Amino acid sequence: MEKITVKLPDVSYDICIANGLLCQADKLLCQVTASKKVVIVTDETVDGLYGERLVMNLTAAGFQVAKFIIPPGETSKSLAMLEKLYSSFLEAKLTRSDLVIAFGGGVVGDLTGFAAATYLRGIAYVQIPTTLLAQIDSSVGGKTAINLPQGKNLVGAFYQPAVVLIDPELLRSLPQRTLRDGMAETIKYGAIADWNLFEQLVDCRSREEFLSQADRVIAACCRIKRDVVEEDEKDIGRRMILNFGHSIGHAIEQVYRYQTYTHGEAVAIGMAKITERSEMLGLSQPGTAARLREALIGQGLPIETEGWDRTALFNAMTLDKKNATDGLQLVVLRALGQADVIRIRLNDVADAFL
Ligand SMILES: NC(=O)c1ccc[n+]([C@@H]2O[C@H](COP(=O)([O-])OP(=O)(O)OC[C@H]3O[C@@H](n4cnc5c(N)ncnc54)[C@H](O)[C@@H]3O)[C@@H](O)[C@H]2O)c1
Ligand SMILES: O=C(O)C(=O)C[C@@H](O)[C@H](O)[C@H](O)COP(=O)(O)O
Ligand SMILES: [Zn+2]
Repeated sequence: MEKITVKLPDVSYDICIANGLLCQADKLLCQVTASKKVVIVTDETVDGLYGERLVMNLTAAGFQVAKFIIPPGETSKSLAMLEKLYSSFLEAKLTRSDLVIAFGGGVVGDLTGFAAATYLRGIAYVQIPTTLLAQIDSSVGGKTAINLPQGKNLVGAFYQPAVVLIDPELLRSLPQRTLRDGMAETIKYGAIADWNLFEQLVDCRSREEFLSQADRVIAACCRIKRDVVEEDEKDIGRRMILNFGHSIGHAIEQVYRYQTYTHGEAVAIGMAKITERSEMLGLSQPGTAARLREALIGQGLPIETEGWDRTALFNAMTLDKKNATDGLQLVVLRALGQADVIRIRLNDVADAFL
């Protein structure tokens, strides 16, 4: 088992990665909690595939398990679902010494993490991510959130998990589109920190080839994220590079009401667009945009939307959490593997970047 430790001023926790790890969840949970009471939060799809396996593992070890199952998809990251989740915690009589498990993709992880951060002012939670995107990105670093009707991730907290348990074998059941979403964030890591990661590990010829080395890809991405988060847990400086492609990407998700583009697809389009523009402005090394586009297309990801409503996208971008009173902070690539954050006046954003 590979163990990557995230060391922060207030907490430290391990990211554990191994094929078949789900069957050892009981032992690993016993290392982070003395309680035997847990609520598993999952979605219908993950529950159907793996719910029984996790519940059996935990009950056999003496855990008292309750389960809360949400409909799959971004619309579950809502205030209404959060309220239902709190009710399920109350029904299970969860106390501050008990445990919540986020068992699913980024939607389950973000919603459950935020519920855990706020229920009784904070209850421990564990991430057991089941999508590539969640295994390499959303389960690590403690960003938790729900969406508001006005915009993406507008209510949330920084709240770190007690442990992250990653079983890459769970990825074998992912639909190709969902696997690609994870590829988009993997390409993001390559683009901001280590282009060799993409060239050597991600640029595989087949799904099978990728899945056979998924544990190495996941570990490489988690190490990059660990380093960035350790340097800037609260997203006031360097951590913003993890938002490469997201200023435009989140705006696309919002404008299309989460119906047309997944998070990974929107981020792919956002990365392609901002890099095309930053290269035109002389901010990126020539050739950066073309190579990035090639990588995204090679993985079957989109690089543009059908139609481009600049006004709607601009309005959505004004809600970006990286905004400051005098402008927007945007992540650009100086070259492949090298990201930077630039500040740009709000009035100039649409002309320069949209
Ligand atoms: N907190 C963070 O740092 C962070 C980072 C990146 C993304 N996110 C958020 O994550 C969300 C996207 O996450 P996602 O891409 O995992 O989407 P998701 O959680 O919606 O999962 C995608 C689909 O895959 C299904 N699924 C999950 N695991 C499966 C498995 N093993 N086999 C088969 N199907 C499976 C789900 O049921 C769902 O239908 C967005 O809301 C995004 O904003 C958060
Ligand atoms: O962990 C981070 O920091 C990230 O920015 C990771 C992103 O991939 C992720 O989508 C995150 O939720 C976006 O954060 P937000 O602060 O823009 O909502
Ligand atoms: Zn993201």
